[in-house]
Amino acid sequence: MIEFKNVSLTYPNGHQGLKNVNLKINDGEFIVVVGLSGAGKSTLIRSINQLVKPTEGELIINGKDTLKCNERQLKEVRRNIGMIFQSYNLVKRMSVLRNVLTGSLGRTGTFKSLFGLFSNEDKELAMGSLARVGIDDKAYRRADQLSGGQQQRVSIARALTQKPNVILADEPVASLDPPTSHTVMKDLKKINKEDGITTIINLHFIDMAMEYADRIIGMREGEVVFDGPVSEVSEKTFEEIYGRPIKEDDIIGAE
Ligand SMILES: Nc1ncnc2c1ncn2[C@@H]1O[C@H](COP(=O)(O)OP(=O)(O)OP(=O)(O)O)[C@@H](O)[C@H]1O
Repeated sequence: MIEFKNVSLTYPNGHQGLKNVNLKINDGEFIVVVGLSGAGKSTLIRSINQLVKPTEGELIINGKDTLKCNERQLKEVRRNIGMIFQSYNLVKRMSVLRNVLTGSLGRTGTFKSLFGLFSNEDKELAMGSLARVGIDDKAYRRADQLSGGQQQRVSIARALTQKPNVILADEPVASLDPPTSHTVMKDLKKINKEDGITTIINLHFIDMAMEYADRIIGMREGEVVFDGPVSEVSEKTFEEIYGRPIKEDDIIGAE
């Protein structure tokens, strides 16, 4: 379980990215975080693996307050958390397979990985992960030869190779067209259901959030202003989260 207890985050310039956030995220949940640009969605997601570090409160993961962890303990926490970024963050000149294998770095160690000394088990896991997102036929292509949607699936496969308990996805479909966005969201949902990996995603588009989320967390100006199952969410909920009427641009569109 991940628990935020009175968590606040003040950036060095004094801006408050999170204001007294209290949340309990159970194992295996599929959560979508929504809110206008600048609401604090990325800050919330990135605070879980401390890409940004909250300045107050407790952030408890599996019983341990991670804000009190030393570097070594934090590394261990991060090993169990896969991260997916809007811009994929692949090493462009490396093969797809090699990129995916970097997910097993936590087990292999940097030195061995520099020489490509991954175990057969890790190689099988990497190929299996690529197969799960339907691109094992691209394993030996250079990462930058793939389309955006394929590159995002490589980054999902890389996260899977880490054998995480949690996947954080920070705007994973913001650079993709609507059909590709749906493919990527379906992959993430399938993996969540099959492996029980807790998945927390922030999304801009209302229809995507409604289609894929089990639970929606709404943010405005650093605060959690809505938290509930998707069955309790209506257009009015979004208007309250956004603080304005819904516009056509808030919808990504059908597949
Ligand atoms: N490093 C930083 N230093 C100062 N302020 C920051 C920093 N990073 C983010 N912020 C500010 O914190 C607020 C929340 O940013 P965040 O990126 O979490 O929002 P978001 O909801 O994810 O927005 P978007 O949808 O545009 O990505 C914004 O006002 C942003 O300008």
